[in-house]
Amino acid sequence: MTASNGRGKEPLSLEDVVKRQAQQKEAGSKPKFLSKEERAKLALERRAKEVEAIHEREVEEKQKRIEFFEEAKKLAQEEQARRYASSSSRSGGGRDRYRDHRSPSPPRSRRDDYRSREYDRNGDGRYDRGDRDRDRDRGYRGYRNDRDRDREYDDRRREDRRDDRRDRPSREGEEDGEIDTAGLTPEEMAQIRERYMGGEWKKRKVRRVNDRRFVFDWDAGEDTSVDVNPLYNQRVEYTAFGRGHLGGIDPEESDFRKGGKQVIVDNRHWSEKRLSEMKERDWRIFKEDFDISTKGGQVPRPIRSWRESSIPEPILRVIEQVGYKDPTPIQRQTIPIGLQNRDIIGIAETGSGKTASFLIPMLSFIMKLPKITEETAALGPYALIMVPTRELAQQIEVEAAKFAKPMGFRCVSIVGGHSIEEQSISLSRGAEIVIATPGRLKDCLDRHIIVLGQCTYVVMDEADRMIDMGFEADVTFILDKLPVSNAEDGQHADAARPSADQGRDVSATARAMATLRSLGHHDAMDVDRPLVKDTTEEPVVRQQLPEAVLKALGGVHIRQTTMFSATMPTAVERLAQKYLRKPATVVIGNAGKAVDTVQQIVEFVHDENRKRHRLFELLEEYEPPIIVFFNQKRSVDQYAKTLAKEGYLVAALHGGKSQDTREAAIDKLRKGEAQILLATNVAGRGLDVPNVSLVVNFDMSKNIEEYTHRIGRTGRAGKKGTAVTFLTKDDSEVLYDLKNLLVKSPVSKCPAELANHPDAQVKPGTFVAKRKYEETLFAK
Ligand SMILES: Nc1ncnc2c1ncn2[C@@H]1O[C@H](COP(=O)(O)OP(=O)(O)OP(=O)(O)O)[C@@H](O)[C@H]1O
Repeated sequence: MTASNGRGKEPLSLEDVVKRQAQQKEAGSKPKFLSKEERAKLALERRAKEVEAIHEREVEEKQKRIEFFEEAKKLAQEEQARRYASSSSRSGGGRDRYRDHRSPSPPRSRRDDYRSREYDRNGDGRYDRGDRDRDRDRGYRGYRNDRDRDREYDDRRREDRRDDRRDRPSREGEEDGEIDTAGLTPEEMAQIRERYMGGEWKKRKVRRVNDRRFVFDWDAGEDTSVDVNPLYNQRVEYTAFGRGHLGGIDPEESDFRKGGKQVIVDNRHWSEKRLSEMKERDWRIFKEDFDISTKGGQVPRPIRSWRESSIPEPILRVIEQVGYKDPTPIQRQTIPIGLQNRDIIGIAETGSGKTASFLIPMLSFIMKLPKITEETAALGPYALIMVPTRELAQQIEVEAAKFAKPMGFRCVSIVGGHSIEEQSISLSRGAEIVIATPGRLKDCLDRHIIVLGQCTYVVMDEADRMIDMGFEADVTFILDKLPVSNAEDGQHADAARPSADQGRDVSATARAMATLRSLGHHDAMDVDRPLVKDTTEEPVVRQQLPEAVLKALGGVHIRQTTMFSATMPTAVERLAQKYLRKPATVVIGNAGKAVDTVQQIVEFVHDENRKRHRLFELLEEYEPPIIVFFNQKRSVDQYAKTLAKEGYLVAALHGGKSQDTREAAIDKLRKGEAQILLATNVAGRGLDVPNVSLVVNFDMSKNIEEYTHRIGRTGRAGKKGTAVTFLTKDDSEVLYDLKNLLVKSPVSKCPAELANHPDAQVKPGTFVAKRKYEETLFAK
């Protein structure tokens, strides 16, 4: 207890202390939100500290380096001194002696001294024979002694040199214990070696009989064919024998012209050529440039520009009005196929303009049919677009109306959540195009609010979702209600089908029958023949296509079905085939690939609190609009409240909300009245809100297809976007596919934690055989 100024501070009661601690703890646990400026300031301060630390580290390292070199220098000097001292003590002044020996004169001069001394000893300057013999003996001995000395001198010199070499740091390539080359260069040594020991033999390369490598050694001089074989004497530039006048070479396609001369090759890029100048090669390059691949045979050429296509003029005018300058890759290839009234499977990344890909050929098809009048309105629409969600249906209605309205066509959407009566009234006014969710459409068909008596054109947007098990039964039911099937023999078997509703007092069917009768199809509902089997075991009852429509279609009595999606799992594609007839499949890029304009970030966040904290950080970092996906409706509601409390403008969207609230939520986001949309998978597919900067997967989706669609709500129509996904231990099922998606994305990084995660190594459900050494063997 302390009282600093004598006045004695009142000590806190235990309750106060506990209360204060609780308050501090609560304040600490609450995420603290910083403004952008504050965060920038903090980041700058952090960076300044980092730079300072780096600088200090550098100075310290430099100082250490200097000290190290000084010490090394000192040690080297000491070592040199020690060596010098030891060598001089060992040889007893050997170096001096060496210096004596190096003088050229000593041995000879000493010999001469000695001789002159002997000579003088005789006194008369003579040098007698006996003396000479003695001298010779002595001299010989002396000479021998001198030679010994010389040898000794050489030995010592060699030894010194060896010492020197030992002291010297060894040069590159100079090995310890190398033979003394007495100052010879390696070349000289090699010559000596060759002289006395023979040259080096190069190993001959032996070619084995079964050596598969092709030997390219070819000497032109070895070619004897010219002289020997007369055939080779008359060589021609271009030899192409076979059937046809140029052996199967199309003179138009090849640059080879009559006369056998090669003409200039046209190397211009396809964009510099006119349509009529485009050759097979140019089309190939064109398709490669737009990443277009097709299968299904007899696929028409893609379109280079709107104006060059065979799209009818009124539609071209609308395209201009809408502001689409150039077709997108999926539009380039699927529109010409659609214009040929052929079935299509179109797969292209999210936000790539698939809606217009099916709308344009559809409108061109409708244009050929008689205008829907009050009379024919009761027979239902000409075309049907099926989509998995209400919001998407409404969005497509708006998009379709943009094109259809200027052409005088009507679009009506039939979705749950709105009164059936209202929709019935809209339909009774007549609509060429109906956009519907399968559930509500089935309901309407069941209740005879709508008939599909003249509908021969069907689009399934988000096709994989449409034909997965949740929707398949409804879709099949609806397709069976059409007057045509996709069967080859449909046009015979379907002809004059009676309606199953015959005699039933139901409004739409009754109206349709009355209409058909008034149009001259008196027996349309009275024939009862074996029916075409489509997809169910039960016989399918189809009503007859009105004469005028059939005539406009040139007597073709087959359903045209097109399917579009960004994803198409193989199993679903196989299932899809039963709805289609000889479809052309168009894939842009790789099927199921996430869009390249979206940077994907994944973070392993196991703790819910940490997730929440991270979400707040991200919401501060990115500009609205932002979409946050949850797997539970409950979480959407809970976070909508939390974020609203923090002052964010939020909108919530999930299947448990009323249709009005759902529509209002999207509307708010589009208009900027909401900054953040919190949603379940309901908003995952097709939703086109411009400029979404960030998608957060607060919960990872349960399959990779949904993930691809969710993140495709950003980075649309060529714009850039970011998707952040929180991963937990519950997401092991999708880790493998997620890793592959990230690895393929040029703008995303796969974190090591995901790349090395055991669940990301093999596809779930794959049987991994144990390696031999991992097996446990039990002795009997
Ligand atoms: N040729 C074009 N030129 C410019 N913008 C286009 C073109 N075609 C479509 N768009 C625009 O691109 C956006 C995305 O188009 P759309 O909704 O059709 O994509 P999508 O491929 O159906 O996406 P998702 O797979 O998510 O459903 C829309 O805003 C649309 O208006």
